[in-house]
Amino acid sequence: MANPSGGVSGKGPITHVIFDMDGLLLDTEKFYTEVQEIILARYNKTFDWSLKAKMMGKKAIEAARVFVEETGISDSLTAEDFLVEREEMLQKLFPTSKLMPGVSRFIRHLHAKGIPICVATGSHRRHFELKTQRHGEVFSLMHHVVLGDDPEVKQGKPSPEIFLTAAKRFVGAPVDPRKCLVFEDAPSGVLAAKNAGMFVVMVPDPRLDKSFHDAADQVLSSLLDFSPNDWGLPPFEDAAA
Ligand SMILES: O=P(O)(O)OC[C@H](O)CO
Ligand SMILES: [Mg+2]
Repeated sequence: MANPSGGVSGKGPITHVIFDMDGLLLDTEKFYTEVQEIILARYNKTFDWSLKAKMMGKKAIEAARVFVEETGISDSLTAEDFLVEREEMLQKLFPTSKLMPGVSRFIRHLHAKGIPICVATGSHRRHFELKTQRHGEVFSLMHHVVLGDDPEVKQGKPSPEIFLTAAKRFVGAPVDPRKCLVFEDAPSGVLAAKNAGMFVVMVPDPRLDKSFHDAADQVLSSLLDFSPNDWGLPPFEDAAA
């Protein structure tokens, strides 16, 4: 519930914002789904959202292990070979990535108001470059980006490591985790933020089981529905606010 003094249920106010990337800033989750459906079809199996929920947000090799083990194909395809096999398809798709609704307006707003913002993504450097090549302007407003292959990030989400590393790299760190707001689409990412002691707004794909919403502090259908005032952040000044 929104609290006019800043924060949902009296929590906040928030001073720093951390964004997930895939499925939150960029519409890239659909590419992973498409490629994984193609690979599984070869084994006469179908890719569903319960498996998707276990993979999304994780580092590539961690998600790959889930994929081959949960589908029972690990005797025929190793996690490493799965990554090699999907790579060619992903490399063609990633440069076509689009921003999710409301991203450009929200990032520009926070940056203009001087709220420190950053990205914490399970994606590794090479994929990050492909996905963001058409979105340099928006991503240049981030104070920093923490990637899945960062040497300080040993374990992927739901480990809190990536968000704690992200918070540590803001100017004036350490930042109190209770003043950090994370935006996430994935169950593993929501848990990682909570494990880091941060607040988390979940913007899930509507196909994700609703039980995964429970761990989040707020759930939105779209970033367009976000009200900065709920968290003690500066309100939008344009007419769409
Ligand atoms: O959702 P992200 O940005 O942490 O990315 C994780 C994987 O690359 C895709 O699920
Ligand atoms: Mg994500």
